[in-house]
Amino acid sequence: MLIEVVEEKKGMSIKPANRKAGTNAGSELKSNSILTIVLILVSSISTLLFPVPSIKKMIEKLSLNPILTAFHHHLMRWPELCLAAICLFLSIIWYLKNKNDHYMQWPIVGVLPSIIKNVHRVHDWSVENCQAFGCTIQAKGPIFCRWELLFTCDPRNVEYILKTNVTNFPKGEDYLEAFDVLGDGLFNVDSELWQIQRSMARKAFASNGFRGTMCRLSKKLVEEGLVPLLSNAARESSVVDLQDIFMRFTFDIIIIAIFGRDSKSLSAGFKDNELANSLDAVLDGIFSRHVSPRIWWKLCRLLGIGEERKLAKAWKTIDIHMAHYISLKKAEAIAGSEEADLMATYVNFQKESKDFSSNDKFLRDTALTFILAGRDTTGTTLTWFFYTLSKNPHAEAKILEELKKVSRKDSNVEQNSPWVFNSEDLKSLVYLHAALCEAMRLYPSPSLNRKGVLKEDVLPNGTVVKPGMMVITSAYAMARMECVWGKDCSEFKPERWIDEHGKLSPEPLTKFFTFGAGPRICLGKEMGFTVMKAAVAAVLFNFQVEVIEGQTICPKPSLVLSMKNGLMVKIKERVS
Ligand code: HEM
Repeated sequence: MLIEVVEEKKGMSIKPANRKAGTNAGSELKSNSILTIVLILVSSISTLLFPVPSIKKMIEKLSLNPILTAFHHHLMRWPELCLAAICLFLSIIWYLKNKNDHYMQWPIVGVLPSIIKNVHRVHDWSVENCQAFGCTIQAKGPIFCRWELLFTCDPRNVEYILKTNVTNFPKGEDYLEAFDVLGDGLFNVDSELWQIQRSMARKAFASNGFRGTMCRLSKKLVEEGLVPLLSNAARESSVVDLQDIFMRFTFDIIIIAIFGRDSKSLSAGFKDNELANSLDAVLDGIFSRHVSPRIWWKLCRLLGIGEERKLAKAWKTIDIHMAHYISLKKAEAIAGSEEADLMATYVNFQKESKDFSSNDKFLRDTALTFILAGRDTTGTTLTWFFYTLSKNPHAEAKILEELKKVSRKDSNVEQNSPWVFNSEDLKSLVYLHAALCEAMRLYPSPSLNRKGVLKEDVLPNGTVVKPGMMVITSAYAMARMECVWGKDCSEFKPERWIDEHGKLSPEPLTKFFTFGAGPRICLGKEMGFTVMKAAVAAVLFNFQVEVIEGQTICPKPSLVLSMKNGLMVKIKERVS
């Protein structure tokens, strides 16, 4: 394996690196299995042979050699100890031969020890692996559990998996099992069930009523929730966690968008919200299922321990909240209410046609899927955006310039301070859009996208994938590959999204998978941009966000890319 690693390091171009990464893993697995068998054989043969007198005699004949005699003497006295020493010796040789700074495919336990060692920094570890071995890596878990993984950040492979041959890469049974809390929601289903749900959801998201409501609601929540809270923080000069604020803000938005009700988690003085906390616990539980062998998390689930215990408790709490919201929504529909939120649209579908969607379980699964899809994605993106902007004041100045141009059109700006923009006015701002895309390129939430494999297939880089494999595509790692985004890949450069005519360039979109791609591309993309632009514009125009020095900023090991320790900031009123 070491030889192969060195070769990969030399050739960082995507093509050869990837092809090798795919094939290398296969031969590594083979040599590991052989080594395992050899170890077992050595131990069994030596245990069987040493007590045999003929062998003893034979060794005695060679007693000319005092070292051998001494060795034999010890062997006869402590056979188990010697056996253990031989195994240890072989293991050390194996370790020294295969040792590398990244991931190791151990005999018997596979990649599990490397995962355990690096799980706390899983995102950056995946980048280091791809930089060392190439954009596509294969790994196997312990031999006693079905756990074969293909990790890729090669845009050609990702496009193939998400778009070109999407039918061969469904979510699959294993996905459904890991995300069981989402039931039969849109995220979890494949084939016809997915098609039916997707077309219903597309209708609901694309309806003029819902789009208009989102623009209005985004402005309202910014005006009545986010801005007053930040004004207060500025007055008190207190240090606040911006991530917590944005997560509360996006939670409130998503609950209004889905159920038409304000959960007021922003305005409730930072009180804990039971539903929001349960969603966090569910996400943690699902993540831990991705980094431990299936047999292990299933055992934990059976015994009700660890993350599984927390997940089960959170699941119950979520069900209680969902049932409450759904019953209110149904009562409103019966009373003839004409709300344009997502659940109202679904209840109306239900009135029109008596199909599978008419039961509460379907509404529960759908609503929960939308909440999980919409809250953390926008909340974490906003947090990374402001952190990135604090490191790039030139970009902040350019966005402010754009915002000032828009604000000058409105004579009320001076009188109504702080000022909140209309979502419609923000749609055409090129630099703001480019800066958000660039932040989402560097900090994509969700950072990993998981698929299964239906039939054996060959990816564009030559890697063979087989049924049963877990395929993970990583937008986070892709953003950090020089061979994909160039030498300046790690820099925040909104300019890469703008063409020579000052318009948004379509070119970067060919390697931008933050919203997925193909038929399963994110349904809430437009809604996400509306909400994020409304929040960014209001915060930047009215406040200065000063990131507190000395804090450790790093991603939390999770399926969505939140900040592990939050983002501590001081807010000041902006004086223009
Ligand atoms: C920054 C914001 C967002 C990002 C980065 C994002 C990203 C993604 C990604 C990567 C997928 C998976 C695509 C796949 O399975 O291949 C997805 C799916 C989805 N997203 Fe988003 N999302 C965002 C906001 C939202 C919002 C606000 C909603 C609204 C509820 C939403 C609803 C959905 C839904 C329903 C799906 C499932 C589509 C399907 O499986 O057919 N997303 N999103």
